[in-house]
Amino acid sequence: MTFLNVQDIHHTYFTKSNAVTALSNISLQVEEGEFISFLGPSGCGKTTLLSIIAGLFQPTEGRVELEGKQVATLKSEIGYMLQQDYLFPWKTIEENILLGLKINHHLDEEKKAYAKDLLLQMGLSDVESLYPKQLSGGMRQRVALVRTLATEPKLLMLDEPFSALDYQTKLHLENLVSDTLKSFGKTAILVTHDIGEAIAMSDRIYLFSPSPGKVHKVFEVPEELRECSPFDTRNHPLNAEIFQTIWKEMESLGSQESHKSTP
Ligand SMILES: Nc1ncnc2c1ncn2[C@@H]1O[C@H](COP(=O)(O)OP(=O)(O)OP(=O)(O)O)[C@@H](O)[C@H]1O
Repeated sequence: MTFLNVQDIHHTYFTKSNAVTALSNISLQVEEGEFISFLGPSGCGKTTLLSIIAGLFQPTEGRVELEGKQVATLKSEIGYMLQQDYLFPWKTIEENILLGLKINHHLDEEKKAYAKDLLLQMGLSDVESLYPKQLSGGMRQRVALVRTLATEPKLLMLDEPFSALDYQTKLHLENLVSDTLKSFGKTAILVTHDIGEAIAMSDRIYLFSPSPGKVHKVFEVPEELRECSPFDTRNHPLNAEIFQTIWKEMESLGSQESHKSTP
């Protein structure tokens, strides 16, 4: 059985004045332990698809199954890492990382030890009693990931998690997060605008195009790129190939628009 099966998704947002078709005819399959990325320009439906896969709302058409069950019934199996860390400023780092377990009534000594061990694996020692404002942005994002991993989700959603960080911290965290998730055998979906980031972290990249959002092309990332530095992944020929594919698509959409406006 496929771990994650996304079947024939179409989605239209209906507002008072109009209808926007955000996604058309999306099907994809992900096996357990795979890391995939959704890449593409603004407005091509990446976040909409991520939200549908997470079961946050139902698509107009199609279905999403995680291990054969509809995701809408499995929200607690899904973890998030977002652009903002959403740590509670009035809680210590320890209280923050244990919060998800507490809410789910799963907090026991074993889980607590697991969460604290995750902090060490993320290179964060002696921070339990500190408050979020005492940490750097990169450290806070690592704490946010620990909080997510502590609940042991089956599927992780990473929606532009590094876009607010400085360049060096971003490169460091891309490596750390993808190595950690691989070592835990976690299945993850990353939404990003950054081609280098998608290559550095993914097994497979789904390139989206807009109006309506659809999968334009799928790129397999060669295994050897996993061992490369973030600099090498950004200079690999695959980076140029993806960039040129996006560029051609943008040009062709631009020329379609100008034909439409020609009388
Ligand atoms: N709640 C909503 N109501 C109406 N239209 C929406 C809504 N959310 C998104 N859209 C529209 O759906 C389309 C896809 O949006 P979406 O946010 O999924 O794209 P995206 O690729 O994630 O963009 P970005 O990279 O800028 O986050 C866009 O045309 C957007 O304007």
